[in-house]
Amino acid sequence: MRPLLSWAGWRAVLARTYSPGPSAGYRGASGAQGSVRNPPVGTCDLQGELDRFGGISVRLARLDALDRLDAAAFQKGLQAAVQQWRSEGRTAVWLHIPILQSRFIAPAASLGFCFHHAESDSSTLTLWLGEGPSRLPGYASHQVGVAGAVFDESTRKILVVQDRNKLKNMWKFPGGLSEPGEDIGDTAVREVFEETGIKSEFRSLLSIRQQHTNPGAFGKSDMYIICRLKPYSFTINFCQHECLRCEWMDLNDLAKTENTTPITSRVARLLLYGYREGFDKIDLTVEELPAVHTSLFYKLYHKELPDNYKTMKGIY
Ligand SMILES: [Mg+2]
Repeated sequence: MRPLLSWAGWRAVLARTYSPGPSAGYRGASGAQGSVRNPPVGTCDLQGELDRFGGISVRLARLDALDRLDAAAFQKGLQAAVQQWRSEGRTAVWLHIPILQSRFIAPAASLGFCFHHAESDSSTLTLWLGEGPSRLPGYASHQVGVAGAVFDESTRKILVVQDRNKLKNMWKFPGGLSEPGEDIGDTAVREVFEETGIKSEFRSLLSIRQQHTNPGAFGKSDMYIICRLKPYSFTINFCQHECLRCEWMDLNDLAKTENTTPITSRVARLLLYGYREGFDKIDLTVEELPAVHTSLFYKLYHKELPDNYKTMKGIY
């Protein structure tokens, strides 16, 4: 099929769009956009955004005219654009390619672009244009798993499961992988409910394990966090797909049994210590604080801080 945009047209549009002058269709880091007015018939309205590090982001999803552009024409256009960005002193190019335009990945790769990351419906490629080795940040380095140590203080029982798909059946706390945008405590409560049918609420964070080259982490590192939860339902209805067994076990028995993983054993002993000496000895509690540079909030976990230290009133 004939490309919608000829090489000459493509080149003209690139030159116009990426020229840094105020009249060019250039979108600055502040979000201000000098958009191209009335693009000539047969050209696409190509927009790049400049970030605060001097890099350019190009989102192919916004370029309707690319629908009928072939890979070879795209490669030529991209090559010319890269040359221009280099001459303008840009530090990097971020190329966002929707999955249905994946035919543009190979041409970009042949110009030196590499994958930065991919999500379900798009991939992002980068090309470092600055001096020396690339200073672009990598993508996610860890997956995050969260388990709930659901402890009933009135009976001294703790909720434990055995995984179904394991070669060796050992007692452990129910848990699973955190979903994007999910608070740690919410993951623990959700996973406990999905795997055991027990309803609970978040109390504190007890431990963090970091493990590299975990076989289930798609080549990433694994961060495994165990939370202390308080149950408010007690009838077990466990997930047959994931669990082989599920029961309320005396905390002393879990702390002493050999049929468990080292991390479960250690946290059972930590809980026993907290149960006897006070949970303030082991708990990292959570508080929400405002971020300085955005209007967002975040969760901060640490050992309980006395109020007078929080306010610094009367502290010298
Ligand atoms: Mg699980």
